[in-house]
Amino acid sequence: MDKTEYEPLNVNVEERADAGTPSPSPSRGLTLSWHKLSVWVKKKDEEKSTWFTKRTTDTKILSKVSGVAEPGSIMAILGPSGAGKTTLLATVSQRLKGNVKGDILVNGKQISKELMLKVSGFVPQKDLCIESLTVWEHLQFMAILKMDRQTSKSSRSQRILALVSELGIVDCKNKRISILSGGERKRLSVAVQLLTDPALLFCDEPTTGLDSYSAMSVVEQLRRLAGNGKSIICTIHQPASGLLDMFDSVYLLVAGGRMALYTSTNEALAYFNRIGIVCPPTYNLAEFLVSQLAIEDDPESIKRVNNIVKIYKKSTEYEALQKRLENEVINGQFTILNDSSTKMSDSICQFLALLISVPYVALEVDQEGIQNLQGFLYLVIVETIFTFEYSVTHTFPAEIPILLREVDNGLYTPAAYYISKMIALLPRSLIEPMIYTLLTFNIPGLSGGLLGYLKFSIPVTAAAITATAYGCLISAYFESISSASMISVPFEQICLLFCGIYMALNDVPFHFAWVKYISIFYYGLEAVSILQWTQITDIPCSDKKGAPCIRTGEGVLENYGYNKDHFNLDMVGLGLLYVVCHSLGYLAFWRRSKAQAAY
Ligand SMILES: Nc1ncnc2c1ncn2[C@@H]1O[C@H](COP(=O)(O)OP(=O)(O)OP(=O)(O)O)[C@@H](O)[C@H]1O
Repeated sequence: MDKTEYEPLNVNVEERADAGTPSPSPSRGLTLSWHKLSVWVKKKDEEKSTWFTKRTTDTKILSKVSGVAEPGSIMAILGPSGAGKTTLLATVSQRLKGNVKGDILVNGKQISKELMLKVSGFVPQKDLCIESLTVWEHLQFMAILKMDRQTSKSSRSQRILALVSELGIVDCKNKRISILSGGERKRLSVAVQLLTDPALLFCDEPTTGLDSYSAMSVVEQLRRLAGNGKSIICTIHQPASGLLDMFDSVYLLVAGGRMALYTSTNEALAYFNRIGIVCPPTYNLAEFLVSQLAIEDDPESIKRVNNIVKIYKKSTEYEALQKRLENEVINGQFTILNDSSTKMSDSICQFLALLISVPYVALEVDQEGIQNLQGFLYLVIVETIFTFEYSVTHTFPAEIPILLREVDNGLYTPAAYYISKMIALLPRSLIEPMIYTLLTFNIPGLSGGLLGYLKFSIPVTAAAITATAYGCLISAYFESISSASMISVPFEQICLLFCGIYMALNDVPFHFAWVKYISIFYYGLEAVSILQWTQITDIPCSDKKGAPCIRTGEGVLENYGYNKDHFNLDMVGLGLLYVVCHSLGYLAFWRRSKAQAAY
């Protein structure tokens, strides 16, 4: 095609500043799938444009195309000139500037353009480089730009040496680029893209302009790379005889960016025989296919191509592709399902607030009421902690296998995942307790007014946030919820025992005195108790003769073994537990991400 009259496709990945790309890691498979992709570009409308005004119209160049590129395989996109091969390659690799509709998924999940750039390499049809540099200098220069800044000079050189050897251009390493042959240049372009060891490799016409021997040997190298677990997609223009056989699958496009076939290479011939298009034995299959898919000026060829597209849509090959795509989407849905379970626990939280508050409506603080108020405060804290802890422990184990697979695939690091999980949990742990406290503070009529409510929500929120950290620790450490409960339930019972409600803290034997310091329940309960009881200065004594009488809220606090000046220390205690739980949780997760094979 003549691209000069259009906005250029933005496929020159050489130019991006990619210094933050992780250093080479063994790339394990990533499955790339695209679902009903359509692409429109703006084309200059010559008739409506004038000398100083440019009018454009939207032109569709890909029409609802789908496909899957599997790890360890190499796919050839074939089709007549202008069918949309380069556009498809640029679209699925997220390097196209244009209006794109449809989904591009990696391991069943949508990924951002930034991530796609990190996990993939794009070998453009014409690579731009400084011709006066030697191969070695060019690779060194690109390595500085593309590889992680932490990578030492010797590691970069080792990587380059391994690549030039792998791609068979070790003898050219001191040659100037200007004197390289077409095949050697192509391999150099591939080497540049492989510096960061991407799991997905897109090659735009890697064989164009090469003689058949060089074309074969370039594809042979690509095949070898696919053998290491990469998913490779190439557009191919006029493949030489036998070249197509080196690809695992063929993807045929026809004018208008429509799909004509996607199947394994060795089944393509049988498919066309089946639909009545028989390739003569002496013909080059690829050339024959392209000739059958090309639209000439005659209506016959238009009818033939439209027919091929129509037949494919009804074929078992198309049905198999749809099934394969559905599976990809299902695999990627685990985390979405977990989001819905989080929403459910949100409403449970509000329901619990009502449930525990209603029996305490118009709570009176007299001698009998002391136990009622303290019991209520205990319920508020315990329910908050359990709700937030279990909302995390129940969702994490389901996510972990997929997360580990993606971490293993290099989509993100364990630290990036863990930190984003921590951040993602925060909004809910901040907003939910505020609503929860609104109900639990107002229904029984706790003291303090608006300011009191705001203050009361601080320890409740802090306890909720710490409980999610504790939940993360438990679920990162244990592989199943049942084994997590075997340890967490007794541990929590012990923590509850020393929170001050079952046993006055002043009476706790010396050797158990430390337990309260690892108890979220203790810090939370002491903090809310301080807020409530320090406001109560006069508690009427009972009329019953000989009944004990505690006259002030401070007296109540002393009775339970709480210290009225410890509010800030309780907050610090919760903060420390948050940090410790997340640090241990991250360590456990990191250990699992190293030890457990994701595939
Ligand atoms: N940026 C653009 N603006 C307008 N039209 C475009 C643009 N890019 C591609 N096209 C049009 O989309 C169609 C597909 O182009 P594409 O380059 O993807 O085809 P191709 O199959 O790779 O062709 P070839 O084998 O000749 O390189 C062509 O008709 C082309 O004119």
